[in-house]
Amino acid sequence: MHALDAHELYRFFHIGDDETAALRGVSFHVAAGEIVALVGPSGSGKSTLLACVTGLDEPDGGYVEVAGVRLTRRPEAHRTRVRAASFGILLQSGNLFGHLNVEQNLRLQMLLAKKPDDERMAGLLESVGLSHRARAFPTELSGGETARAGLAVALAADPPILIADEPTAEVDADTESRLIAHFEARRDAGLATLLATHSRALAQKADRVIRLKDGRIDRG
Ligand SMILES: Nc1ncnc2c1ncn2[C@@H]1O[C@H](COP(=O)(O)OP(=O)(O)OP(=O)(O)O)[C@@H](O)[C@H]1O
Repeated sequence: MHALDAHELYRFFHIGDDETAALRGVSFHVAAGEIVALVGPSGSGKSTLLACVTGLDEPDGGYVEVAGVRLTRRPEAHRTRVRAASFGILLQSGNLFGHLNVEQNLRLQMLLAKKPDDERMAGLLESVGLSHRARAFPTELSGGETARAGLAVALAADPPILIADEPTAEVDADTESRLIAHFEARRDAGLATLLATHSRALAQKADRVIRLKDGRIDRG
C-alpha cells in the first residue's frame, strides 16, 4: 500500500464531435517519503492526471487509492473528507479565497486541518518569498505571487500528500531553491509529494520522474 496509487486511469474529453484522450491507461504510485516529478510536453495530460488523483475530477476508467482507500467513484462527501485529511493541492485553477488576504487564506487552511500555527505560517510565507505580501488580497497579487501564495496554502497543514501543478513556474532561482529545500524536508518527514513540472532543477531532485506523452507513461 502506497500513499497514492493510480490504476489504469483513462479520461476523455469531448468537444462537439472531437474526442481527446487526455489519459490512456496511466498507472503509478507515490510512496510516503518520496518526491515524484511528473514531466511531459504541454497537453500530455499532467493537469488532468493531477485533477483525477485528487478526486476533483473523475476518471472515465480506472481508479485511485489514497493510503489503500478507494477515492474514485465514491460519494462526493467521502472524496471531500479524504481530500481534506490527505491532500494539499495547488492546481492551475488556483486555491485562494478572494475575500481573504494571503495570511487569512493560510490560517483558514490550517484551521480546517486543525493545525493552527502562526510561527509555521510566518516560516512558510518567508520560504515562498511573500512575507511582505501577507496582507494582500488575491486580486492585488501578480501571477507569480498568486502561484506562490497558493503553494503556501497547499503546504499549510503539512499534508500527507502534496499535489502541485508547476509549483516553481514563476519563481526566481533563490525562491526555487528554497521551495526545493521545503520539498526535501517533506521527504525527510516521510510525506509524499507529486509535482508536475517543466523545471529541470526540480525534476533532478525528485526520487522518480514519470514522463507523460499523449496521455500515456513514456518509458522510452
Ligand atoms: N476540460 C477540458 N475539455 C476539453 N479538453 C481538455 C480539457 N482539459 C484538458 N483537455 C485536453 O486534454 C489534453 C491534456 O491536457 P492537460 O491540461 O492535462 O495537459 P498538460 O500536460 O497539463 O499541459 P500543460 O503543460 O500545458 O499544462 C489536452 O489535449 C487538452 O487540450
